[in-house]
Amino acid sequence: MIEAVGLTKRYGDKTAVYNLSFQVRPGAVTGFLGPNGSGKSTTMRMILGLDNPTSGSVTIGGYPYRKLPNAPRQVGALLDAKAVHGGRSARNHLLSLAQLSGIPARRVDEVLGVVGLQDVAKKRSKGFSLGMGQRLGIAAALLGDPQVLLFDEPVNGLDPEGILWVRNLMKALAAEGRTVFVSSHLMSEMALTADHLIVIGRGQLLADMSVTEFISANSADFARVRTPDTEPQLREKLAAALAEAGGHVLPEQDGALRVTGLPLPRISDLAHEAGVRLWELSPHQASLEEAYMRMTQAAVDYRSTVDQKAGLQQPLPPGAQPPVPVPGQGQPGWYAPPPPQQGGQPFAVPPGGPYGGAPGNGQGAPAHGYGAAGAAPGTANPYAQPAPPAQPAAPAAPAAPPAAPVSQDQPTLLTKKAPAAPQAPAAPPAPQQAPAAAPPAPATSPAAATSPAAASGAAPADAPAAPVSAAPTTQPEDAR
Ligand SMILES: Nc1ncnc2c1ncn2[C@@H]1O[C@H](COP(=O)(O)OP(=O)(O)OP(=O)(O)O)[C@@H](O)[C@H]1O
Repeated sequence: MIEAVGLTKRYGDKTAVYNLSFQVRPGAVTGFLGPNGSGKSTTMRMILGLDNPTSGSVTIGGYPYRKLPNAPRQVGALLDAKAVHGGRSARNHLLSLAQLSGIPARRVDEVLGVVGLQDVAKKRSKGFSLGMGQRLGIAAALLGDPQVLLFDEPVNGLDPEGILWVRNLMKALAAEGRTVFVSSHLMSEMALTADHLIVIGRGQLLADMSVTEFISANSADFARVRTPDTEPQLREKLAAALAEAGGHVLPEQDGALRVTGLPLPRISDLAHEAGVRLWELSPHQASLEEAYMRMTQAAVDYRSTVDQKAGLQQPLPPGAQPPVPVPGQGQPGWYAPPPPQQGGQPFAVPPGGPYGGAPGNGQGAPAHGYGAAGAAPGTANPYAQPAPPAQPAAPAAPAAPPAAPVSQDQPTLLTKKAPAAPQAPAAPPAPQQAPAAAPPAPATSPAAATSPAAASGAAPADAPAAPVSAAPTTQPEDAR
């Protein structure tokens, strides 16, 4: 098990990781998610003893990495697949790592086979493609047949077959009872691979829960309903009827309506009562990507200035007003709606438009921003902003520049530059937290056949042992 307690890392003025506490348990694939620059690699480097925490601690099986007996046989990692001596062949690269850790040469050939590089084992790695380099890095991580594995973006550059292979490999390793901690920006892949998620934003914990819990805590399912394209007045009529019945309605890009707050049979009945024919009425389940986007919108540091909403924003029908942006939540309707338990009005629209809105609810911002689901009632979420008074339609508020936490007493408040928005109150982080789960019992799986127990021979226990694939990249503290 990996356990971080109050882990903080500062590089000069920059706080890369702030007060992170989490556990990564054996027998599961734990996804490590966060926007660019949120501190994932820094956290992994601290886990692996490549960076020292400014404060707090992180242990593997109860030991800091550098004090772990025979670390390369207990922990394998892929941090930077390019960290390879390009003049060496794949086999020689692995052989040199194996020799440093007392791993027999036959294990090198085994892992070359596992990652599918056996045919190019004698080729110099500098000629390798991105995907081949990734496979070599994964081979290095597997070399010591470790119980704990860390992978930073393992599918980077892999073709679809390679991605599927990595997915199955991670699952098989976890099924053998190993601890598998993997970062990725590919949400669709994470949804298929991970059992549990740890999500960070600007170095702070945003969520620690199962994939299913995360999706339901951060987005709500909705219905898509489409009326005949040839009769736009029917859509207006239906939208008004749905809004009057308490539904929240937004136009979709293809002219359909996105409806939350009403079950499908009720939508059907309302359409029938209004005399509106339907071409489509379908349930839509929120994806991990939608839930992730919703949760991390305010924690994104780097955005393109060019058409950043392209493909995400929904064009409005003629005459309709755009929804009111919600500070801390962005432009309503970009992504999946927030979950009902957040008290959100998923698609805030100006009073009276575009489809009238549900009576009496004001159609304003949610009671509080995203990210607080699962937190105790009344617990402030530093990533949320108080809802502003209803505003006229205006462009979405730009993201604020990154702000680093300055002290333990003053955790960073993530804010967006919304002219009329009041400042969020200072409050400690309130990450979403799932109850601790008992680690599943290790199971024997076919993959075990490719990962025989490590042979004899140990690396010096007192050496600050770097993880096998990360060894060449080990750099002095703060040298990056
Ligand atoms: N050695 C260093 N010196 C100064 N700043 C650093 C150093 N290493 C990381 N940082 C900063 O710390 C922050 C977190 O970086 P990190 O690489 O951990 O993020 P990340 O989540 O892995 O990002 P990505 O998804 O883009 O890989 C960034 O702002 C980065 O610039």
